[in-house]
Amino acid sequence: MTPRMVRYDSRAQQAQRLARTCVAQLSQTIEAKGHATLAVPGGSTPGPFLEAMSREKLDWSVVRVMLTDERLVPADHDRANAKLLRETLLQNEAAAARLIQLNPTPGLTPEEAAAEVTEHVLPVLPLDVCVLGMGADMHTASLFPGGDRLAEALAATAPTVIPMRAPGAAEPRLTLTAPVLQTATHIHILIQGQEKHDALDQALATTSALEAPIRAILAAPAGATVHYAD
Ligand SMILES: O=C(O)[C@H](O)[C@@H](O)[C@H](O)[C@H](O)COP(=O)(O)O
Repeated sequence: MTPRMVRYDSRAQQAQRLARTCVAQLSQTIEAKGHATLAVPGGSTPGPFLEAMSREKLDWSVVRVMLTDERLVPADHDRANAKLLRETLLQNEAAAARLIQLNPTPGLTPEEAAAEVTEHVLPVLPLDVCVLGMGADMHTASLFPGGDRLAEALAATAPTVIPMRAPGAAEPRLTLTAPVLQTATHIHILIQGQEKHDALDQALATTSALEAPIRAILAAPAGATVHYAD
């Protein structure tokens, strides 16, 4: 399960080189299939990477972009990952990409929201390029240790999108589940700082994905590449 690890000299180099890697993989996919599906994380780490992606030349008009997970807040809320995407990736060259909405109709319950969003996601699966973050608690996407539906989300029988409530999450979430993430053709884990490097080591030394949900990604058939900068 030991993942490939790429260590960068700086966070700027990490953002630029991972963007180029993902764009090359998307370009190969478009050549083969005529379109490509990209999943990216939210949070505080990926901004520079997403901005670097936005400046890369690609036939973005046939790229379907979605988040790996979303907080159940209004789409224009400061904590909404969709807001991050609009301000970083969905501009410049990449403005032509099609956003697959993970923000549900306001007023739905998390369960109703998951059902609605699943209809948006299903037609563009499988993922071709999937970039994930990781928390210091070893969560990825919104697959949190202690999440109320984590076991279900990790199972081979998991639905495509599931609501998640967890002690480590400030609000209810929607998240792609393990089978969706694991079957991506190209999987990248984007982490920065010693605390997350230590958390990755801890996940590798752990046996349970319930304790360390990132293990579900590290065990993916295609394998995952960790992109690390201090
Ligand atoms: O909604 C989110 O926050 C992300 O999708 C989440 O999975 C993120 O990748 C990790 O929580 C790491 O977050 P940071 O990059 O902020 O450390």
